[in-house]
Amino acid sequence: MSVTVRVPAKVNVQLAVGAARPDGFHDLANVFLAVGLYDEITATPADGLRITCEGPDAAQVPLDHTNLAARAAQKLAERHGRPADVHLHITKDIPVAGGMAGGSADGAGALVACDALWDTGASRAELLDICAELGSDVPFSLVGGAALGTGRGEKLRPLEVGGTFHWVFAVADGGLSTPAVYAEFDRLNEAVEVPEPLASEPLLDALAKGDPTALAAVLSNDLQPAALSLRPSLTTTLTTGRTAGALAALVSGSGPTTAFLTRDADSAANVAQALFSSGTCRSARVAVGPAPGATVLGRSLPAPTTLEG
Ligand SMILES: C[C@@](CO)(OP(=O)(O)O)[C@H](O)COP(=O)(O)OP(=O)(O)OC[C@H]1O[C@@H](n2ccc(N)nc2=O)[C@H](O)[C@@H]1O
Ligand SMILES: Nc1ncnc2c1ncn2[C@@H]1O[C@H](COP(=O)(O)OP(=O)(O)O)[C@@H](O)[C@H]1O
Repeated sequence: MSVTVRVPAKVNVQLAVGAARPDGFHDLANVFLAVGLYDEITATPADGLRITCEGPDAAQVPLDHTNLAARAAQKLAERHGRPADVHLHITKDIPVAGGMAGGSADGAGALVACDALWDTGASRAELLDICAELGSDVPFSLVGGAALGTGRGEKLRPLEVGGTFHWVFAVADGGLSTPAVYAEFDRLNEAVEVPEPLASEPLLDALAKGDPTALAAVLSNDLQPAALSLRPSLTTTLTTGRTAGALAALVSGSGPTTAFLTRDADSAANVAQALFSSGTCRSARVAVGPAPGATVLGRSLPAPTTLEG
């Protein structure tokens, strides 16, 4: 049998970052919105643990035990006292190291796929617990929709969303390292008293109403100055999308993907076309949010064996 799970990317519609904590992490008010760009993870029984990956960015994905999908399978197997005998195949459509939580998506997807394949019967709480051990963004990849993440982003409160938001994502050449962007945030804020991160009420209100114009007015990302400092060329991409009619433009999480909120599907198509033809990005993808979290798409049985008499 094999199990296939689909998991969405995310954009941070608000990313408020506090001062560095003693453990090196930063407290956040992280308003996640899942968007319809997906990775798929297929789990099939195997001897030992094996990872394969296909997709335009597959060459940048580690296929060893550091892959978040491999770590997820290992953790679930250990907790349930069984070997992690599984082949995990990742069909990758989420940009790698792009600030859209692609690795986190694969971690959450592998967990759900292995739980189903092995009939582990793990509770939602146990799965969320393992997700938080894997990384700050992984719990959100499991639940999807929209949520406020506090702590380092792993403590989630689901949020109401009153409509569909139309986005364009400009995928940049090469990635940005998340720890490097947080370190640049610390450097830029060395001489500043960083305030406690708090979710913006007008922003939660705009999400709940499904109002793109109101949301566009309050989108914010405290990591954006750090991402632009490390990759100044992103400023041109942001300006290109705004000029083409986006309601607002910002860096997605730690970047370097840039995100453009638009009025509707037609405007999104125009902005995507303008971004692509400008040559200021590698590709421009249209996606709507919110999107559902990790979802089992299907189970398939092995081909029937022929019995010969
Ligand atoms: C910035 C965000 C915004 O959603 O995502 P990306 O845009 O990279 O996808 C997240 O905070 C990234 O979450 P994630 O990628 O899961 O990070 P983790 O694996 O937990 O941590 C990687 C490193 O990022 C830094 N880190 C992460 C989360 C946090 N609240 N404070 C931090 O300082 C630490 O340096 C940590 O060692
Ligand atoms: N399954 C995976 N897919 C992508 N990257 C992974 C995966 N597992 C581990 N990684 C590592 O995580 C890093 C961050 O990747 P990713 O999660 O795509 O970006 P971001 O943290 O910006 O959202 C990559 O550079 C890669 O080395």
